[in-house]
Amino acid sequence: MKVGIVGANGYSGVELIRLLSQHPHVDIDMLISHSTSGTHIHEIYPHLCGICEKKLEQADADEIAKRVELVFFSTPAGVSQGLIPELIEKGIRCIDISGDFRLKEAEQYEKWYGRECVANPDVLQQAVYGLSEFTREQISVAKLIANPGCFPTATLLGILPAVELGLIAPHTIIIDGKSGVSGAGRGAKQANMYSEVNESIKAYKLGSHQHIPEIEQAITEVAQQDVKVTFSTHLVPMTRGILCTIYAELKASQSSEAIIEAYKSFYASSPFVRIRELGHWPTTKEVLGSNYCDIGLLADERTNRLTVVSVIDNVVKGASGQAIQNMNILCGWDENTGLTMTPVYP
Ligand SMILES: NC(=O)C1=CN([C@@H]2O[C@H](COP(=O)(O)OP(=O)(O)OC[C@H]3O[C@@H](n4cnc5c(N)ncnc54)[C@H](OP(=O)(O)O)[C@@H]3O)[C@@H](O)[C@H]2O)C=CC1
Ligand SMILES: CC(=O)N[C@@H](CCC(=O)OP(=O)(O)O)C(=O)O
Repeated sequence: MKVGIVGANGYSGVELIRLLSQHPHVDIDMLISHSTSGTHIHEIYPHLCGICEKKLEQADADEIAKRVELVFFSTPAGVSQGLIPELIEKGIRCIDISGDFRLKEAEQYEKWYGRECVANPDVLQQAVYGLSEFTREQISVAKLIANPGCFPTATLLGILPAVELGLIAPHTIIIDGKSGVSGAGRGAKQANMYSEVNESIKAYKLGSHQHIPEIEQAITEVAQQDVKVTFSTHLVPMTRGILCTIYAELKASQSSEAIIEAYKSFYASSPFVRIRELGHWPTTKEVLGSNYCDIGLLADERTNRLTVVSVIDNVVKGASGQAIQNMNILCGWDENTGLTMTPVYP
């Protein structure tokens, strides 16, 4: 199948190229960039020499529709809303890694992303939220997949089983999230300079992070009640990785061992979610460069709270890897096709 990537020269775009170059059923036919069209991708990223040396092109819906069957969008918020409805109309399937189609209510997007929602309302409703492990059936017939954000992926994989199994009180959920700097993209920003980030850790976007409504929307749907969460994000001096520690009150006293067994059964058919034994807390290094989400659990009988630690590589499972997993589900291929890489260690 021929695919295209819009936003190919950003971090999640270039990660799509790395992963898709190994995919047995896919040819990358078009790489699209806003500011670097005309340049070859390996001139910007020499690590792609001999792997992908395509010329970056300008976005043109007619040309895209002529050449490819599926398009990945790895563009900043506000870009895909304009182009995707036209592509869907032309029968091209789209997987959007940005936040443009994740929130079902346009007002929520406008409030949290601070920009106008110009997405066609019908297309917005058609978009399937692509949290692979939870929405496989809808993904398999989707025209448009809204890939989840990086923090929501780690958070929801960590806490949704406890919500669905009725183990916790959803309104008590608190999430402490930590991300490496690549989560902010390749664009130069003073706050992300080496001298600002190195040997320091800082909280940011407290109470205003754009992933808050996304996490609440997904938990609300599973809990079937309106849920609000406390979600705090921190920037840590590493390149890749997200670690979310999630706390919630248990509805009834449970042993850690019982909860670990319940999570193992829950994810028995999910090749990318690995549940740790008690006391073996996952680290970001243990999922680096892979599509895994590793989860550790503790039911604290003293406080009657559940603690969940969930780690992912933000650029793989949090973006491009999950997008490919969703493409595999959509195309009826094995979910792990092209994604079986072992984490890079050390
Ligand atoms: N990095 C991460 O870990 C994750 C990122 N995301 C989301 O994925 C998206 C991409 O992120 P990331 O790769 O980090 O970002 P980058 O800033 O690294 O890359 C963004 C890309 O978008 C392109 N672009 C910008 N404006 C336009 C435009 N008007 N039309 C076409 N292309 C445009 C840029 O190309 P050019 O230079 O030519 O303008 C660049 O290739 C964002 O929405 C981000 O929030 C989601 C999950 C995780
Ligand atoms: C470290 C860092 O800045 N991370 C970004 C993650 C952005 C992201 O995943 O973008 P979406 O808005 O598309 O979900 C943040 O916290 O905003």
